[in-house]
Amino acid sequence: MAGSVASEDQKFCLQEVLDTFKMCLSDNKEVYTQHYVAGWRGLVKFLNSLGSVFGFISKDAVNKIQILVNYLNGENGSQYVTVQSMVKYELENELVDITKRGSHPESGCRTLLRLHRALRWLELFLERLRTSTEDSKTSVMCAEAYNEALAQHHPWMIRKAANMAFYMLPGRPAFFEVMNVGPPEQVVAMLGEALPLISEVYQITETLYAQHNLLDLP
Ligand SMILES: CCCCCCCCCCCCC/C=C/[C@@H](O)[C@H](COP(=O)(O)O)NC(=O)CCCCCCCCCCCCCCC
Repeated sequence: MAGSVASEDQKFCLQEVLDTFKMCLSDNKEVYTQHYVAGWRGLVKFLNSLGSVFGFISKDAVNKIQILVNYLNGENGSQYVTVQSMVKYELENELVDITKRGSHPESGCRTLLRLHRALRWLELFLERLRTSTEDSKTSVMCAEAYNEALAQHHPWMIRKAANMAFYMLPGRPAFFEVMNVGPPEQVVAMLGEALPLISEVYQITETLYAQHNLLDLP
């Protein structure tokens, strides 16, 4: 039946997605844009499998992913291979709106910054999941991580909508099920391995952006 084919398509393992973040780091600790974007693609797929109430979130993520993919595939794609080279290229060529939105409203730098902030949310949420107990609520863990990492960057309407969507998250057992990693102990072990890598990618990007004063790009 068509329905079962669709669900077969959607079935995937979160471990594979988190593994993509492993591939993000080059030997000299630069962040590969292509793998970073691929990691987000996988996460969006996961989010979509949780239901259409999260559509407004995945739509924004897809939009930002697409902006970066377009740069990667564009005529200056070689400048976008790593986040480091992107920052250098866009700054040197004045392709970034620094204080207010102007002629470069969709620079790679400001676009990636949005995903970068969301990566901090992911790190905090996954850490809460990892250390949670059977009766912990995914909606609470998600909201706490959101309030700590992202809320301050969002207008009131988005905060409101996000917090409403969090209530629709499946409970911890069902959530672990969708992750498709195995029994809870295995999920916890997998998160324990994935988190340091996500955290490293986050820290490297954070330091880079801080060095160039890019953490508040409009
Ligand atoms: C599992 C539950 C998923 C909850 C997702 C938590 C993040 C909530 C973000 C809410 C964003 C709402 C949409 C709009 C955002 C934009 O305004 C805003 C600012 O952009 P702008 O300056 O261009 O306007 N955009 C953003 O901050 C980027 C948001 C990107 C969110 C990507 C979320 C992907 C979530 C992947 C979930 C994977 C969970 C895996 C857990 C095992």
